[in-house]
Amino acid sequence: MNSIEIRELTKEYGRTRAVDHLTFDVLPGRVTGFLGPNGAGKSTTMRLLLGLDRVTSGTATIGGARFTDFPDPLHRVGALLDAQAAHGGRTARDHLRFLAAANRIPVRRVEEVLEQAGIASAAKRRIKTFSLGMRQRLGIAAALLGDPAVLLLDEPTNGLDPEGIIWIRELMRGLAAEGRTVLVSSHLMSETAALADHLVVLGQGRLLADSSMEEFIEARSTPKVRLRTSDPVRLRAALARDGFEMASADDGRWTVEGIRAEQLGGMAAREGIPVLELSDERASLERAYLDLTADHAQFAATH
Ligand SMILES: Nc1ncnc2c1ncn2[C@@H]1O[C@H](COP(=O)(O)OP(=O)(O)OP(=O)(O)O)[C@@H](O)[C@H]1O
Repeated sequence: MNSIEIRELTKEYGRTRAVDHLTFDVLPGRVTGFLGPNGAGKSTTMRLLLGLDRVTSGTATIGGARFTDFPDPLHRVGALLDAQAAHGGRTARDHLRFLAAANRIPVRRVEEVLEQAGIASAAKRRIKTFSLGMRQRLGIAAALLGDPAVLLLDEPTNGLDPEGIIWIRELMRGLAAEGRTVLVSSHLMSETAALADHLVVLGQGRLLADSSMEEFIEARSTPKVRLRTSDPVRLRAALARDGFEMASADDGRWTVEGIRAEQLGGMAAREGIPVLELSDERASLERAYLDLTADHAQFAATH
């Protein structure tokens, strides 16, 4: 009932197709990373979900209904889209009180979310004096105000220091563990890998991947082992019989592509060849993501 359903969603701005027949679901109880290079259509998808922009075709719904049809939207969905949007002349507390009053949210929630976002001590300061990281925290406090079951966070780690990034990771995991639906956009694979359970990857408005983080890593890492042996001649010959090639690495070790440590270790044991060190190597996730999105980024850059 709190899933996000995107169906054949398309958005055109003049001749630019920002979102192109996009279909995917975001399920509760886990953190879904929404990835894609700049301009891939992540923010547009979130804006369409929140009814801030009109769809060209297709639908974007939450639990089967459109955001704009909810009588109490902030109780259902909390969003962080543009952390700069808050009125700079107000204090953080007043900003949240104003939001609470406008949405019939009990005022005690203001103190709770100030605390939760780690900005209680800055509650009386004017927002214009806030650093980017503090504005992000205030934006997150505002998103949490209505205790919503669904959270949409667009690049929430922007401007946060390493401590802030760890904080937001824990926060999102906690919210997902409570059974909420959490969609977090980022253009950084490394950051997303550390916080998401599931991935939706966009390139040029289209869906490139929709899978668990585990499957994404598994599907995109070519097996490769690195090893040390006291008998490279016999090992090379044994591997060659099975169609594998042993290549020398610059640190005196050897690498073999297309095989896993378990398989190679078993084979060497059967042949009685001493293996002194043996480990699996994986393609970096960052590399896999860049390869996946590269064509789309290039295409976007030339249009
Ligand atoms: N209001 C608008 N008017 C015209 N074009 C727009 C508008 N909003 C977005 N676009 C275009 O739509 C495409 C998708 O942009 P969008 O901001 O959704 O991407 P994004 O994946 O969120 O990227 P970023 O990481 O840079 O925020 C881009 O080509 C962008 O220039």
